[in-house]
Amino acid sequence: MLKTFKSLNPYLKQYKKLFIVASIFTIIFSTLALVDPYVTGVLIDIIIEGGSVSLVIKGVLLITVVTLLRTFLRYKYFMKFELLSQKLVYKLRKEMYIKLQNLDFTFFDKTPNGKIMTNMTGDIEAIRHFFAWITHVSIFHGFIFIYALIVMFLINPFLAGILLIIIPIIGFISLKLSRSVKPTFVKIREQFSKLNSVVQENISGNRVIKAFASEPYEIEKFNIENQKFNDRNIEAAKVWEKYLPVLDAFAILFNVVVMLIGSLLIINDKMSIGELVTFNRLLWMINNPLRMLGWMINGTQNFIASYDRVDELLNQESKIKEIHKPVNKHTLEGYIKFENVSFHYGDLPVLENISFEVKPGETVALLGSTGSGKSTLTSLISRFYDVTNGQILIDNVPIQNYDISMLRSNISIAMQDIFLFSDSIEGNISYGVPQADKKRIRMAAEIAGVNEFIYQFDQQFDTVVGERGVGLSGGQKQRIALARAIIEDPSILILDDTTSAVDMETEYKILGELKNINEKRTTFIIAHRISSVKDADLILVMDNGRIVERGTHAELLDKKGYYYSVFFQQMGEFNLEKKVVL
Ligand SMILES: Nc1ncnc2c1ncn2[C@@H]1O[C@H](COP(=O)(O)OP(=O)(O)OP(=O)(O)O)[C@@H](O)[C@H]1O
Repeated sequence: MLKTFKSLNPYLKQYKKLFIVASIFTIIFSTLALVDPYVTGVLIDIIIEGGSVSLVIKGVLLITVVTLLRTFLRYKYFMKFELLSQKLVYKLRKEMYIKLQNLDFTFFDKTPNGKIMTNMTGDIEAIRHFFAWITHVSIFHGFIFIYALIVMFLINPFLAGILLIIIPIIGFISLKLSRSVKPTFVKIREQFSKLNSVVQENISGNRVIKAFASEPYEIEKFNIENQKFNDRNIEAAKVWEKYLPVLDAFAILFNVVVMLIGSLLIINDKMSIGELVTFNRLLWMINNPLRMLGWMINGTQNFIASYDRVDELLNQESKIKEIHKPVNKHTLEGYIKFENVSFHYGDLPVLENISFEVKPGETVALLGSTGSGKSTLTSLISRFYDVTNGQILIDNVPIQNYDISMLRSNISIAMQDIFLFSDSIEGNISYGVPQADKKRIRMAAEIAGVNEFIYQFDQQFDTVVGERGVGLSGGQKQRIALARAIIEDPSILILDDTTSAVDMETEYKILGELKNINEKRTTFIIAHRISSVKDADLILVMDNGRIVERGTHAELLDKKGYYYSVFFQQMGEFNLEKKVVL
């Protein structure tokens, strides 16, 4: 608990005043709870003894004023705790979101979306619940319990002493309840995270599911997780239900004991009727906190566990570190050198001993079998991952020495896995350069071949594309992704399988346009088609993480190796595409 508050302190400290004021209001509210039972008892004794109307009126007036004051205080402290909780979770959510923006690919590779979503929703809600409810409920019940005990002892130590024997029993049952229910809550949370992941995957993959007609399988998969979630909740409810009737029985036992012993004390003149009434009215102030103990402990444990998960996310460190005083040269020339670069994804070796260099304005093409490491190689240039061995230099400076944001803003990538935002086509193209004017957007669109299809949409550039680009063909999405990459006017352009889904004629045009604008730009083209790579200054043929052939188109044909065989395999396709000339 202390550890949790210590680590929460940076977020909480600015709300200390709010917390203290809200707590003071709660304590006053709790203190005033004594007035009604105490004054009622005193009034009853006054009435029994013949009474004084003026005293009765004063007493009733006092109870009324205190009740009104308590209503006001309750409103105030409720609002203050609510405000505190909302401010705190707003801040935490913001920090988590910023952290997510700064985490590297490795984190997202290994963390399921469902887990992150549960952190951002369920865990945040548990933290809010703690500060909005558990705090003031605990303060209130803590204080009324102690007050009630003190007043009871002052009125009649004998009867209070007897109650003191029952109190630990109820406290023990309540604690046992919280201990038994805790693992069930942990299971509920874990299961909720799994359920979230299944739903998320289902929604993202709805097209694949429909294509494979695997709805029944998906429903079954969901049902299993949903059933488990249901079972976990019922398990938790069963634990509550096992203990709650026992707690209620003890509450009644309190009444029985007070009535029985209280009556005997009155008969023996050891207690007044008014005192018994006060005792009776104070019983809930003893009973309720004990009943609520399990709920309060649970909410607190839930809060601690949730905050630990949030804290774990907030403490995640990106493996991609920036050096103390990074080089912050605004524009890079684009002279790239790989020196004996090797890279492993965890234990999986993916690139071995890669060395090559490319001068500004040159184009390097990467060709090779699936999984040979082409995308990985280019992702190292932007430091999405750091090399395991060797080094990469840009303009003769190791890339680790650059300011990461400057480095990445000099590199544009049209990724193989295209992601379009739910925004207009124009918004998607200008994503990296929001200040780009229409002329610049149109120019990028023209080069990327977007203009060839844009006019088929009524809204043209204002056409809003659905999530992930729903409503567009694969080739159309690729062209928007390409326009998004070139509009940035980067020093280094990486095209990862960017034209694989466009027809060969369009590809030919796009590559021609790119050649015109890429004179000063270092370009990487990853492709499977010879037509996409043949004009490159350097072609690297990759296999199993190694460069197995390198050279220009003509040099590689002369070698009569892998490139040569791919070339002849694809010749058939080219012949079908009459307009494309090799
Ligand atoms: N995030 C990742 N975590 C672990 N392994 C990965 C990851 N991404 C890729 N790999 C593995 O690294 C190897 C190289 O993958 P990469 O995507 O670089 O190949 P590629 O040559 O671009 O393939 P393709 O032509 O199919 O796009 C593959 O074995 C792949 O399974």
